[in-house]
Amino acid sequence: MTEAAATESTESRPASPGGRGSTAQSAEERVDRWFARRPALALAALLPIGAVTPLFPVEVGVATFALGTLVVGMAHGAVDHLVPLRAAPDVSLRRSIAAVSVVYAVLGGAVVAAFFLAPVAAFVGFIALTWLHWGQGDVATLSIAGVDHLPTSAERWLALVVRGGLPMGVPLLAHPEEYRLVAEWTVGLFLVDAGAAATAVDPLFTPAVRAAVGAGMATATLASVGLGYRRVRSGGGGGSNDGGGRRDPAGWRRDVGELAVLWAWFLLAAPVFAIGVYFALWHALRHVGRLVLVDPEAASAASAGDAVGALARFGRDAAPLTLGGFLVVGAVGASVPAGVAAPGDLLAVSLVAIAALTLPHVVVVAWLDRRQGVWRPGVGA
Ligand SMILES: CC1=C(/C=C/C(C)=C/C=C/C(C)=C/C=C/C=C(C)/C=C/C=C(C)/C=C/C2=C(C)CCCC2(C)C)C(C)(C)CCC1
Ligand SMILES: [Fe+2]
Repeated sequence: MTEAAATESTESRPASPGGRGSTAQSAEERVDRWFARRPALALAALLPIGAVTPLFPVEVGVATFALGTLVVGMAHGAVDHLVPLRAAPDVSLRRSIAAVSVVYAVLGGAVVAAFFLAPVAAFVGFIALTWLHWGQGDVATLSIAGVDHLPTSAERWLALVVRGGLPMGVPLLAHPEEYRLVAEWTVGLFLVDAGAAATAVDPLFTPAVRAAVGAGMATATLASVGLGYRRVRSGGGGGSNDGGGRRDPAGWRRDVGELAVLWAWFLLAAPVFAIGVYFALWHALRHVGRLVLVDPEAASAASAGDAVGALARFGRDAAPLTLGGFLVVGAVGASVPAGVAAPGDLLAVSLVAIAALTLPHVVVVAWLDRRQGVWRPGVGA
């Protein structure tokens, strides 16, 4: 990795993936290494630990999830109010904060209301939303890294289904008991009668549902890997990413390596632990990297090789509303009918609060995706 770009001017605003300035590219490469590739290696190194977690009590997972949320999870959404300001040239700070606050109030409130009105449907909706959002995050990372094997939006959508399905679908296949426990805890916050939550979530855990999710995930993964292989084998072939020249297979190899790590992680590790670690180490960090790139100051620290400086800048921006996010968790905890008595209830309350934060967060991220042409390869690049 060359250090030469560090000395070049840093006034560019690297808001679009594949930006062609050498400074922007350098920042993108470094950020990808710090926030995506190294954490993926770390997750691979953690596999032996993940493999023994099904032997531990679920409280170990709950503590890990809580820690992951505290350390980086909450912060990754806590600069959403600055995203319009940084990714669009014509948005003022005041408009940026006002628009994002309204989106959070309306959509977050709607999610909490949905849990009160129809807790099972709201829970399933949250799983589906997370599937979409975590897939969306990984596709954005691959897009910003400039991979060559996903040249059409259809291929990117298939990659989204696979990437999001690994944390949401594979644990259902491999560890249904713990998955079910979390579903019961969450739905049980709103259905106070003894046994009501267990009966309500029954249909989600039938062998037919699990088999369909398992078969769907295996097929989608093989299809995505196979199509990517065909792309890099056949060279350009009319793709829009590279003007029809040769395609670099390195991005495809990386994609396959990450898929293998994620499949192994979610097959082996206990679900709450697995998702707690994944959320902090994978999804949230990748998004933090993306936010560093749209902030000119943090991006220039990154292109100078200063990871601590880039993170410090992000941390300063994220601190106030990270606390705001914890207030949302507290407010949900204070309002649920069943009250909060056990560690399981704490996890459940955090999940409902996170669901309320996630819907508006997805809207902000989808807006950023659009600005950066993540779903229209070749247009934003
Ligand atoms: C800006 C703003 C703010 C802030 C915000 C924030 C802070 C955000 C965040 C956001 C976030 C922070 C997001 C997150 C996301 C996450 C997720 C999406 C998760 C999910 C998970 C799940 C879903 C899981 C589940 C499970 C388990 C755990 C186990 C097993 C089973 C199951 C799978 C069920 C406020 C409001 C203050 C104000 C306005 C503006
Ligand atoms: Fe996110």
